[in-house]
Amino acid sequence: MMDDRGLRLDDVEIRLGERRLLALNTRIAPGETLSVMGPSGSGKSTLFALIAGFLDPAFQASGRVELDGRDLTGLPPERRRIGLLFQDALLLPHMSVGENLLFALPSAIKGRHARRRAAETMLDKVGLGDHFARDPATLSGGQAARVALARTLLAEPKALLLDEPFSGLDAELRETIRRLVFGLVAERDIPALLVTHDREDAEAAGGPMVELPAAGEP
Ligand SMILES: Nc1ncnc2c1ncn2[C@@H]1O[C@H](COP(=O)(O)OP(=O)(O)OP(=O)(O)O)[C@@H](O)[C@H]1O
Repeated sequence: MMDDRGLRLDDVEIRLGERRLLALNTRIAPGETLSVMGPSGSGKSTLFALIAGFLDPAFQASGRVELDGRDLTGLPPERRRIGLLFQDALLLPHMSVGENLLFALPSAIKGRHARRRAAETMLDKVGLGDHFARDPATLSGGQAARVALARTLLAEPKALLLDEPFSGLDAELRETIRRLVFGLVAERDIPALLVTHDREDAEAAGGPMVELPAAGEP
């Protein structure tokens, strides 16, 4: 039997009153990144919200979103096992880097030492092995992006949604962080969806690409 792993968007359509915002029918295989490109207002963030489970009730959605064969419709965001990464690292400022990670660690991992080890191992993976005690306010943009990635992956998501996660970074750093993110998507063998304005980001993702029409176009 063909395995049903991956993220499936089955005749997904999002409308805003009379206007059809977007329609998608696709499957993202494990380890693959689908890039969704489109101008501002074309519905990228809305698609993201639909998949993650926080679509604004102003929109009407139809179709089916499935992750590893599980229908996500009706599941609250915290039960969808979807990891999110944004342009802003959104680290909690009153905690150390390590505490930010511990906060995201599943409660199934028990014991202070085991939890600390899990967080340190993940920090190591993103190249920040010795930064557990750092104050997030002192991190560079690239370091903050690495911590955000570590925090997202610690929750062991079964799919990743990437909302312009590279756009605040300068060219060289952008390249490094892209390589890190797409490398880990492949290593974890989970599907990812990247929404971006940037063709180079989409090309770096190495997967299929979808372009959304500008808002108001048919
Ligand atoms: N809560 C809302 N109620 C009504 N319309 C909305 C709401 N949120 C967004 N919209 C409209 O829906 C459309 C899609 O918005 P969305 O934010 O998904 O676009 P986007 O492609 O992510 O844009 P950007 O790249 O600027 O973030 C836009 O025309 C926007 O004005």
